[in-house]
Amino acid sequence: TSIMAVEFDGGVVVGADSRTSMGVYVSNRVTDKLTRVTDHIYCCRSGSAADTQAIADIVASHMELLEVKLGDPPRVQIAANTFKEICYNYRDQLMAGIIVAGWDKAKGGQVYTIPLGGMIVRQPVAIGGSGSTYVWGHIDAAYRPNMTKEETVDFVKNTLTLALTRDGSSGGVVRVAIITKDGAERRVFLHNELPQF
Ligand SMILES: C#CCCCC(=O)N[C@@H](Cc1ccccc1)C(=O)N[C@@H](CC(C)C)B(O)O
Repeated sequence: TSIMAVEFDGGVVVGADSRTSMGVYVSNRVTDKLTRVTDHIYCCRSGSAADTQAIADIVASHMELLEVKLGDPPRVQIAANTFKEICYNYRDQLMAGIIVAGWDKAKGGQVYTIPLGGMIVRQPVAIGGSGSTYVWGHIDAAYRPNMTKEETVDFVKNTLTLALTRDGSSGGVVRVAIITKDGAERRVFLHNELPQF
């Protein structure tokens, strides 16, 4: 897997490749690793498909109940902390590297990364999954703060293309979602539409 999330003024852009593998066999070449938590909060999943699906289901249900109780959509930090509670407390039983990202009216666009082991930290840009190891230097060189929405989409698409090209556990299409106060806008870049560096 190759996953990424970037904050910009007004929201976040999340992105992922679409490969699920079982050894060298590609069991799903069109996986959707960008999973809805609320209308304004998504998570990027890496590691065990089963573990991360189960965790995301639990957190999404938890946020739905919280919105009923509070009468307001939950903040991104609350959703991210809920992911962390599960990932940390069951750290010996799970294989889940999750990036939580979204928009709320308190702090705007936010990205929280929760790597294996269950630590949590907010970062303006986060990458994860096996493919991310190949693009840390690219992130350091190419990331600029205060990018526009479209510049951020291009940054995510280009970075994930580099990662999925080099990583055998990543591939397929690049899915992105742009989350702002207006909700989530999904885009998909098919393999033949990706840049050839
Ligand atoms: C058997 C089996 C694995 C079932 C499918 C399965 O979870 N594949 C995993 C790799 C993996 C993980 C742990 C044990 C084995 C195999 C996978 O493709 N993970 C991708 C993300 C998920 C959300 C699709 B990515 O991290 O590469």
